[in-house]
Order: sequence, then C-alpha cells, then structure tokens
Amino acid sequence: MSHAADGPVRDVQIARRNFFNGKLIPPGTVPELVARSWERAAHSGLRPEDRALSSNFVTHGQLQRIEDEHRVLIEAAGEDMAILARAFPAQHWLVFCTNAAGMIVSASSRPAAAPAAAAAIRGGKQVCEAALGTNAPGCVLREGGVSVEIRRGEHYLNELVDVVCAAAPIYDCNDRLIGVLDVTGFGVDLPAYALSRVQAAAMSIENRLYARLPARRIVRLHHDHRMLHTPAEGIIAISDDDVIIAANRAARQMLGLRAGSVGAGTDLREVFAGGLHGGTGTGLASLSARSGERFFVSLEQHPRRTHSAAATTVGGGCLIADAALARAFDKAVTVIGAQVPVMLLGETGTGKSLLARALHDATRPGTPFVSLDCSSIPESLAEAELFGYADGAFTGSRKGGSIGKIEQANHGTLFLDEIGDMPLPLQTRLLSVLQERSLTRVGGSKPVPVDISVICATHRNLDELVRQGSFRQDLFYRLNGMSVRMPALRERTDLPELIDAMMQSLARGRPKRLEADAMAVLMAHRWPGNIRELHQVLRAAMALSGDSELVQREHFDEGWLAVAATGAPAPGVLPARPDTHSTMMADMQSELIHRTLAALSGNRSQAARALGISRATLYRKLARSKSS
Ligand SMILES: Nc1ncnc2c1ncn2[C@@H]1O[C@H](COP(=O)(O)OP(=O)(O)OP(=O)(O)O)[C@@H](O)[C@H]1O
Repeated sequence: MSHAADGPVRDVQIARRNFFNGKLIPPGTVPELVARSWERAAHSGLRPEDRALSSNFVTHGQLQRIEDEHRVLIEAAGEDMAILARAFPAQHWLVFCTNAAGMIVSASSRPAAAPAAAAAIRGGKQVCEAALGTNAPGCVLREGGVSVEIRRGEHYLNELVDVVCAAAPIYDCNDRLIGVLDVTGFGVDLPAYALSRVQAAAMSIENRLYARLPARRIVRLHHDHRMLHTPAEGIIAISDDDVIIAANRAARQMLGLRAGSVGAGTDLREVFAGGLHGGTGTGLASLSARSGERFFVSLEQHPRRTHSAAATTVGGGCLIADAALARAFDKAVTVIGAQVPVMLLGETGTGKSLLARALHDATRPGTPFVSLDCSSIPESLAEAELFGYADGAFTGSRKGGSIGKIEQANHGTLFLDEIGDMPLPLQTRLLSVLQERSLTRVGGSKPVPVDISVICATHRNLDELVRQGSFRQDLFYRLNGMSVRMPALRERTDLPELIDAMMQSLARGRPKRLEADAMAVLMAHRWPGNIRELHQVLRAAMALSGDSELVQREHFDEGWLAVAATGAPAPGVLPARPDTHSTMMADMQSELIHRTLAALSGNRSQAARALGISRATLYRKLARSKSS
C-alpha cells in the first residue's frame, strides 16, 4: 500500500474530513486499525488540533530514574537501535523504544528535518494513544502487540500529518509485551522495508534478553545453520537439571512447544530424545528432535554458580559469595517466578535494594522495575503516587489523570522499600490490588488489570508492628510469601570476596591491591553501616591511593580509622528485639555520630565524610538527637 501515489493520499484526506465532520468513513479509505484508533482518540477527548507533541517534558532527574528503571530493556535494545539508526538517515529519521505503557525509555536525537516540537520525542515522552492519538507504537500497544505502520494523514493529530512511522512489539522471555521499537520519519515516505527491519530488530532485542536469564545453558537452533545468530534463530534457556525455563517464539514454533513455557518445566528430553548429547561443548552441532526433524544448534555454557569462595555477581553488581545468602537468592527467584511476593529483612545498608533489583533482573528481565520508598512520601500524596489518579480527580490535577507506581510497574516488579512505614489506609488499598490483581485510580471507577511481581523490604520488626496494630496482619501474610533475612556485613562469610570484587569494580581496570595491614583493619571492623559503609570506605581509600597499586592503611579516611579503632557500636550488642526498631536505629545512629565527633575532636566536616553522609544530614541528625 504505497501512499506516495495520489489515490491513497486523497482517500485518507476524504476519510479524515468525514470522520472529523461526524460522518461515516467511506469503506476502504483507511485500514480498519486506523479507524478504530481514531475512534479511541476522539473518545479520550483529544482534538486533531491539539498540540500534544511538545507537551510532557521530564526533568533530568526524572529521566535518570526512567533510565534506571528500564536499564535491562535499554541495554538489550542499544545495539539494535544503533544498527536500525544506520539504515534510516538521521536527517529525517528517529529511532526510539518505549516501555509497555508507551513511555519512551530510549531515543536517538531529533532529526534536522523534524519540527522543533519533535525535540520532545525523547526519554520520558508518552506516545500512547491517549497522549498522542493514532501513531504506530500507540497502536501496537492498543491492538494486542501486532506490528503497525502509520502514514501521514492516518495520524490523528494535525501536527503529525507529515510523519510516517513503523513499530513492532518487544516481548520478554515470559512472553509478556514489555515495549515497542519504532522508527519515525519526518517529511519522507515510509520505505517498503521499514516494518520488516523494525520487526527483525525487535526480535533481536528479545533474543538478547535470554542471555540475562539465570540459565546454565542457552541453545540456539535453526534448520538452516546460516540463520543461527540472526533474529530468526530459535533460543531455549535450560536450567542445571535439564529443564527448559524459557523459549522464544521461533523456538516454540520449530519445536512445537506451547506458548509461555517459562517455568512450565518441559524436560529437555521431551524435545530432544538424547538430551543435548552430540551438542555438548560450545560450538555448532546437529541434533534430532523427537519429531524427527534435524536442527543445527549452537550451545552456550554459562558458568555454574558455585556458592563458594569466588564472589558471584547475580546481576546489577550485586555480589554474593555467602552460601546461605546465595541459596536464599535462588529460592527467592523460584518463589517470585510462582507469583509469590518476597520480603527482604535487614539492617540499613545490607543491600536490600540491590538484591531486589537483582531478583527482578533474574525473573522479569527487560520489564520495568519501579521502586517506592514508603517512608519518604507524605501520607497525603502517597495514595496518588501509588495508585495514580483519574482525570479531574481533584482540583489542579493533571488533564488525563496520572499513572501511579503500580501501573508503571505493570508486567514488571514493584519494589516497596520500608514497607513498615506504609500508612494504614494505603495498606488496605494495596491488599485489595494484590487480591484482585487490578486497581482503580484515585477518583476513577474503571478497574485496570495489573500483573506485577512484588518485593518488599524493611529494617523494622513487622511482627511487632502487627501486634501494635500499625500494620495489617492480612497484608503481612500476603506480602510475606517468603522472607530473606539479609545478613549484617559482620555476619557475612564473604567479606574478603566482597572487598576484593568491590576493589576491582572501583579500580576500573587499574591494577590495585590491598596491603595486609589494611585488610586486617577491614576484617576487624564491626561495620554498623554494612555494605554501604564498606563501599564508602573503599571508594575513599582508592581515591586517596592515587596512582599507587597498593592501597594501604594510611589511605583510609582518618575519621573512619579513629572510629574503627574505638570499636564502632555494633547493633548486635543492643537488645535484639527492642520495643520499636526505629528508636533503636535512631539511638544507634546518634551514638555513632557522637563517637565519631569525639574521635575527630568535634570536626563536623570530617565526621560527615567519615560517616558517608552530607554535612546537612549530620546537622539534622544532631538537632534531632538533641531534641529527643
Ligand atoms: N551484594 C552487594 N555487592 C556489592 N555492593 C553492594 C551489595 N549490596 C549492597 N551493595 C552496595 O551497598 C550500598 C547499600 O545497598 P542498598 O541500598 O541496597 O542497601 P539497603 O539495605 O537497601 O539500605 P537501606 O535500608 O538504607 O535502604 C549500595 O551502594 C550498594 O550498591
């Protein structure tokens, strides 16, 4: 269907005129998908003359958060977006990738031929139908994940009638739609090859997500060996015990596996009679499926997680070589995969947030990871922040309403940090979302289905909060499908491995090693600030060691050394179950600050540096401890 020809262009103009004058669209003038999308756009209150392109700017901070939340998708898409960008000249074309809610998470820069307003088409911009009317990525999301081309006047908004776009869905390893890849051209025609190029790139992105699964082996297969390592290849991920834990669409078709086979536990021998024998070792081999078909396979062997001496990175720089913690991590991955929430318990700085992120990357790679610190949002804003609000929900609310954290996390993971601080009315609403698997925005009436993994964390004693009546018992049981107690750093068996791995990561390729004396200081310390404190101490020491390969005791911050020498207060010596955990934490912090100040003759700047907090925070905490 070429729109360069006069006929179709005229047809679209007639269809537009009729539609916007309230008349019937003459049959065959625009694809049915376009007509449906126009109807939806009109229904949502958009007018063709609206200027929606340049609205909706995000701040630098918001952009960073968006990028952080979609790190896996952005990383997986990066190379294919760059290849795609080379096929579409930058003068006229823009390449971008959205999340499942239609928000751009990564984009090339504005083409010179695009209007100035198009500068807003970048990270954070909403391109869903409700925001921008008919457009290719918006239609992909509303039409159930089909690939879509939209040309010029088929767009709903007048400001897009000089634009063409082609978009394809991106599915994760669990067969969930997690985003859309798009090319958009300004003042050009859509080449016939555009959609197939975008589809191939989207498939290639999907295939890259498999490399991130915690699988032991990845098998790539095809009837034609030349198709291996192309977007058309089949990919299956296999666990240690020869169970298929994920298979892409191509592999499912070739092997006749049912959709969404993740976790379904298909045994490899149900597919390949002799398992992978004949395909062992890394490299190319040929295997017969039970059906009798022969496939070329290429096998990737991933290192086995040893749970022993060597530190293992379980994702996002989260290092675990403590056997008990590594076992708990593996269990939590299984539990989350079965849609059961996991609770992370532990002192501040033990790595709860980092572990939550690693669990997300291991279970729903490529989907949004949305975190909410329940202790830091004012109660009055918390409801809208979590559940979103409907159009006109309250005076001054944004037109079209706003999407809350839970909806942002749809198809991905919601991480509720400091869950013990969640206000009671919110607990009731959260419980209903978890039970119903749907939510209703504040001031809204229509329930929205949600599919999320939930991970919570707290340093507080939730049993105690339940007894006091400030935490709902039913919610406690709902959220506490499995709890992982994060050991304090002084209890971890992998301190030397953590130090080693952290040094390597901080050294960024420079040769660096710790002098034995310096290591002895680190091993003897009680680490009240846990891994966060260790990270700060090593970072400062590495900086102070300059070009020297050896990091010595004298490179540690003086203030910190003085505190370490006095024997920093260890929470273990305080009552294990104090009346309120937050009072204990406050007391502990206050004691640590006073000791640090005493060791540094009252020098507040040095004390703040030694404690790894800002001077403003130090002053605030001092004022608070004085008033109590
Ligand atoms: N296993 C780990 N490997 C490497 N670095 C880690 C690990 N765990 C935590 N860290 C680092 O320690 C710091 C604190 O971690 P994190 O914020 O996850 O702790 P937390 O328990 O969530 O703290 P809080 O309760 O105060 O929110 C971060 O800088 C993080 O990168």
